[in-house]
Amino acid sequence: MVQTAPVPETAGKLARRGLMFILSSPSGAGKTTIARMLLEADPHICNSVSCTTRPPRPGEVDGVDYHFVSPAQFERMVEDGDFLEWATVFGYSYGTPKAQVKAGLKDGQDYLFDIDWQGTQQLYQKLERDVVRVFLLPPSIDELRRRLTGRGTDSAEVIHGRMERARSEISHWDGYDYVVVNDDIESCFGQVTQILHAERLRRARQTGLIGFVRELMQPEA
Ligand SMILES: Nc1ncnc2c1ncn2[C@@H]1O[C@H](COP(=O)(O)OP(=O)(O)OP(=O)(O)O)[C@@H](O)[C@H]1O
Ligand SMILES: Nc1nc2c(ncn2[C@@H]2O[C@H](COP(=O)(O)O)[C@@H](O)[C@H]2O)c(=O)[nH]1
Repeated sequence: MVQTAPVPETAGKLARRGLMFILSSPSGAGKTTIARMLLEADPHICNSVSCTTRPPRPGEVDGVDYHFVSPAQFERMVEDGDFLEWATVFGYSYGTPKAQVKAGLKDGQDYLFDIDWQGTQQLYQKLERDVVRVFLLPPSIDELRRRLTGRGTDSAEVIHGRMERARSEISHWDGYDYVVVNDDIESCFGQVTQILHAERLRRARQTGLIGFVRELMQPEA
């Protein structure tokens, strides 16, 4: 019979640093939909709730979808250095509050960010090793327009503005680690989930590995 070494106690639950999982796309390509599916399916990732000066859409809840703040409040937060990143998108201000994220990462908490390319660049400059950047593309420009219209949350003028901006947003595709086409929602969700799972396994995130490997390498008694 082959004798196997006893499995060290830490095996299977090594300490890990959390990651910052960023989803970006042109407006309407489906990042909010994929983000909601991920948050529902995976208890180990939580949403980074942004602040915005944009008014709430029907059904959006303050503190859940966004922290809805006035332009003056937003300005004060910028001055106080409360944001990890912030940007102006479609004429409104959006920003990622610093407070919870930095401490949570150390404890192995993963965070999901639904932010644009400007915010992605800022987070990457600050916390490169923690950031995973995923860009979603629509299967076609016509389908993007259909999705924005079908969502039924924006006026024709707003949709026109978002379509105008879509091409310049798509031009940032090569600033991302992964690009996924959101054609079939389940298949897109499957691919995004695979990326998240693989990124969690990166050696650099396994902070418990050093101790574990040392234990494995102890000379025979
Ligand atoms: N694969 C898909 N097939 C068909 N419809 C989709 C798909 N993915 C998302 N949708 C629909 O497209 C619309 C836009 O999706 P969503 O709101 O998730 O986009 P978004 O990228 O978050 O947009 P924004 O940046 O404006 O918030 C929604 O009505 C959503 O249900
Ligand atoms: N740089 C940041 N961009 C953000 C943030 N929160 C959202 N966004 C992006 O804004 C647009 C519009 O969003 P919508 O909800 O008004 O449709 C979209 O591209 C989001 O990804 C943020 O904190 N920082």
